[in-house]
Amino acid sequence: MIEFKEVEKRYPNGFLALNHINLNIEQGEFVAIIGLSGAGKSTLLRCINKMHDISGGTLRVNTINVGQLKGREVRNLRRNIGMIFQSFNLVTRVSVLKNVLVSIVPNMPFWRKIFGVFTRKEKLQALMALDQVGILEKAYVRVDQLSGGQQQRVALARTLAQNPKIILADEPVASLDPVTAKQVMEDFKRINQELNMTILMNIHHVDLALAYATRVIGVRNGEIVFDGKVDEINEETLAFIYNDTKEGRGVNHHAMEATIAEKNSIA
Ligand SMILES: Nc1ncnc2c1ncn2[C@@H]1O[C@H](COP(=O)(O)OP(=O)(O)OP(=O)(O)O)[C@@H](O)[C@H]1O
Repeated sequence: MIEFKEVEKRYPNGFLALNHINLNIEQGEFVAIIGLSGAGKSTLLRCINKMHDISGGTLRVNTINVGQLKGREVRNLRRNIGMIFQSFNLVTRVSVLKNVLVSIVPNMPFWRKIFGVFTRKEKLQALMALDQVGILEKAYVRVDQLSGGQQQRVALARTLAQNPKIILADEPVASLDPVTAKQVMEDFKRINQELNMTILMNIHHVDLALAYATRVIGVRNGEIVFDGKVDEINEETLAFIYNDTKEGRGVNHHAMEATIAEKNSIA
């Protein structure tokens, strides 16, 4: 379980990016985090694996108080929490398999990395992860010869091979075309359902969020302004989440209607 209690994140320059965050996420949930650019979505996600330190409140992951972790404890936490980025973060000049293998062996000695010495068990584990996201046949292909969607699948396989309990995904489909984005969302859904993996995903495509997640958290100006099931989302709730009142921006009703229509066509 991920538990935020009155969490606050103030950046060193004094900017308060998260305020009064109270949240409980159970194992196996698929949560989409939505909100305007700059609302605090990435900050919220990155506090969970301590890429950012919180400045107030308490954040626990499976009862472990994340704020108190140091050094090796942080590395252990991160082994249980996979992270997927918009930009894939792969080593593009080596094979798909090697990218996955390197994530399997924690703290691998330098010489093993250089010479690529892996056991049969490690290779099998990596190949199984590739199979789970449907790109087993690309195992020996160099990453830079793959499409964006395939690269994101490799990133997902690399994360899966770590055997995490939680996956944090920061805009994982933002740079993919609509068809490929849906395929990658299908992968996330399958992994969520088959492995009971908790998935927390920042996503700008509200239509995809509503089609694949089960719960939606709306963030506005560093605060949670909506937290509910996907079917509780309607035009009004979306308008509320995306209405940046502090800057006096109005709601684009046309865009909202288009989003709802698109959601209905996917569902
Ligand atoms: N290192 C930093 N120092 C100061 N302010 C920061 C820092 N990182 C982010 N911020 C500010 O915190 C706020 C939230 O940023 P964050 O990246 O979490 O937003 P976001 O909702 O993920 O946006 P996007 O959808 O564009 O990625 C923004 O106003 C941003 O400018």
